[in-house]
Amino acid sequence: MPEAATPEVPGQATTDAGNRPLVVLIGPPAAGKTRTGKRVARALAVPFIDTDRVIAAEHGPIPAIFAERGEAAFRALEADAVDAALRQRAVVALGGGAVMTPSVAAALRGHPVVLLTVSAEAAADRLDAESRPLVRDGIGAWESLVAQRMPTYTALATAAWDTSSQPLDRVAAEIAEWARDRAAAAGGS
Ligand SMILES: Nc1ncnc2c1ncn2[C@@H]1O[C@H](COP(=O)(O)OP(=O)(O)OP(=O)(O)O)[C@@H](O)[C@H]1O
Ligand SMILES: O=C(O)C1=C[C@@H](O)[C@@H](O)[C@H](O)C1
Ligand SMILES: [Mg+2]
Repeated sequence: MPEAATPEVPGQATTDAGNRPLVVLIGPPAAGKTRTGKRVARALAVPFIDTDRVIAAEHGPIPAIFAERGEAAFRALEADAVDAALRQRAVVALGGGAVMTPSVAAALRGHPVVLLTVSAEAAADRLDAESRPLVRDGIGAWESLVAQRMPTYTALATAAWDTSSQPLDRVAAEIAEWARDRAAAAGGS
């Protein structure tokens, strides 16, 4: 898929073409976006931005935002965090449900979007209900969320990796190599 061109508006500063993510990770809760993303960023020597962590740092713990302000308020904060992250030369990990916000899905167009998947069996071993309010009821809730979201995840993804049985370090190394090849093919460094 071709990169989206940066529009040039006469008389206005144009966006630096380098100010965009090298990789944007999407996928279900517990797929490994945060852990893998950190390693990919380290391998590419760029900052790592996790939109869940940005929101928590600015507004407090995510479960409390859901409980006190509701999901719609969380999604609005998340859309703002994604918008800011997509202007950085970084590896960016999105929250599991971010892509279901239409403005977020639209903003991802033209970016190198990597989908991480995980089987229900592997996810069940990884789920930490306290920190994931939408999957508090366990793997059944996770499975129905993922079934609803998978068409959106796959439609937005430029590439995908399954993390169910591949070690974190190998998944991260492969994604970093993919990002390097992609940047080289596009004439970047
Ligand atoms: N390839 C892997 N193999 C084994 N365990 C993994 C792998 N990737 C991630 N994990 C483990 O799965 C758990 C969830 O990982 P992580 O928090 O990165 O998921 P996430 O996709 O960011 O989830 P969320 O959407 O809730 O933020 C962690 O305990 C992590 O160590
Ligand atoms: O799947 C989801 O909708 C969520 C996943 C997490 O990453 C957080 O963004 C939040 O708990 C919501
Ligand atoms: Mg995460």
